[in-house]
Amino acid sequence: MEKYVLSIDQGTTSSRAVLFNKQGELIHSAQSEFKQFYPQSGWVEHNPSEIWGSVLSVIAAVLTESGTKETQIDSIGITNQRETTIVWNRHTGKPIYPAIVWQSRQTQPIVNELKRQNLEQWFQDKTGLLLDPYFSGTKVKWILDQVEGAREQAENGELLFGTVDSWLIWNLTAGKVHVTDYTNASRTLLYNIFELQWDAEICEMLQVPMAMLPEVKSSSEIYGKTDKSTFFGQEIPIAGIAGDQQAALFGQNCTEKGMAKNTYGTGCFLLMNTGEKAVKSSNGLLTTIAWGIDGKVSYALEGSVFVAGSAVQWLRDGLRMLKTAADSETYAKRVPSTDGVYVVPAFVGLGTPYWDSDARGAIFGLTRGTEKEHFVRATLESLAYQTKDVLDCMEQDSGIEIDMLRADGGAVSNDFLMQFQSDILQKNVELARLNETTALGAAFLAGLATGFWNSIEDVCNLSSVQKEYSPQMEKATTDELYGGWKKAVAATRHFK
Ligand SMILES: Nc1ncnc2c1ncn2[C@@H]1O[C@H](COP(=O)(O)OP(=O)(O)O)[C@@H](O)[C@H]1O
Ligand SMILES: O=P(O)(O)OC[C@H](O)CO
Repeated sequence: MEKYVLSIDQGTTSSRAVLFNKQGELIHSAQSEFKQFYPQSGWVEHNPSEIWGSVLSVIAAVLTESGTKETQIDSIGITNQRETTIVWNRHTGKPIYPAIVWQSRQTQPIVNELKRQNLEQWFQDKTGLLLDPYFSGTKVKWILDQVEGAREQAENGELLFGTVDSWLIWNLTAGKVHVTDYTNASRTLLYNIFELQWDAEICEMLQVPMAMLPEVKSSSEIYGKTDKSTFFGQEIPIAGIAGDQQAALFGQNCTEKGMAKNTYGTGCFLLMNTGEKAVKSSNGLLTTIAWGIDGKVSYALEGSVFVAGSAVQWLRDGLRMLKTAADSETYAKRVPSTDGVYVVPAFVGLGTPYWDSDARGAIFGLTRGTEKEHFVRATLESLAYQTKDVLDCMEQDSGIEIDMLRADGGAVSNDFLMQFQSDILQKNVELARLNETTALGAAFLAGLATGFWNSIEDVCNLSSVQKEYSPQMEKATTDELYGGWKKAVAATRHFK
């Protein structure tokens, strides 16, 4: 019977299970959304038990719907929303607080205090990250500070911390395995990405007992097997882990230095492989671990755009200008330009390279002639401009010219957006055959560990390009358009 790798893609709004065959083809996938909790302004939380339940349900669905038997699964790869923080009791397996999601801002006061002590450079030199509530470290501290008795329990070794990969593996193995991988560790603000170990000084500074931390493993090895008591009824190796953006980088075959991908989802995450060298940024990019395979760690530079596809959702659900996200393409193509309109979707501040959490969205250049079409087009263009902001910094920091950008994520089906992206960057933009590159990356990592696939070269050969966009606009025109965007961003940041 044909064997498959099962990929679990645990994202911010939904969990998916995807089956891949030896040719890297998608056999079947199942998806389940779960509840978002917003207990206070700027806070975002999930129920860890609901996350686990949603993962079990999509695994069951993908097997049943495709008629696949558990014995046909070679291995499991896990990829996950990163930074999201869960603390649970090692004896009962019960979380002591909801999962604090990466987007959540409740640790801003802790971050402000660290900044006041001028510790930003100190943290960056160890972790490659900036001081921002985005990362896990201050979230763990917050839970231990806020939940009664938690710090004492943590000091007694009763509590465990994990990102979502750790939480899922703990549950899949019925509490036997507490691990994470380099990529997830590199997003915690507790891990020294240069020394490749948890940083004792940082843990002391944030009062996080090191006994809570998972063991950090490579991104491709057998960490443990599913426990028979879970519904699998048998022991399947869990053999790959990577944070979702790193998994997409791997699934897009960006395995060589200088290769870059951008994922256009709720936000945009642009990552460039910088090889064995960790490049420090002076432009607000993050230095992070791309993956660790066979004892070799590769690094990446990353830029995050907080609002991308969610700006299209805003047009659809907030302003009711669109029936579907895909309609945005039809409207944008009806006009030859935005007629000078710029939308800066700084709804939750601005990420790379500005890191301005106080900025809020703005619209410029309205005239009596402005129509819905211009407005929709300007919103889509903002995704491309924000990507250029990040990519320019990346080239500057790394000294590497990116010759082509690989794109994936929900919004790449928008033909207008992809063409405009290529125009604004004056670079080719390439769409992979399969848009499920995140799940594919995790599957590759798992299958490489078990011998389902033999080498990185082998998995690279399984990919092909679906579509390529090349610049159609004159550089002088795009320079002028981008100049207008820069002015719009500056004005937005001025208005506070
Ligand atoms: N045709 C389209 N044009 C523009 N945006 C789109 C289109 N289709 C989907 N999107 C946007 O892409 C996002 C969904 O992409 P997805 O990769 O599933 O995101 P995530 O993994 O962050 O949930 C939504 O924000 C949606 O508005
Ligand atoms: O779940 P996604 O796809 O929105 O990705 C979230 C990122 O991992 C956050 O860093």
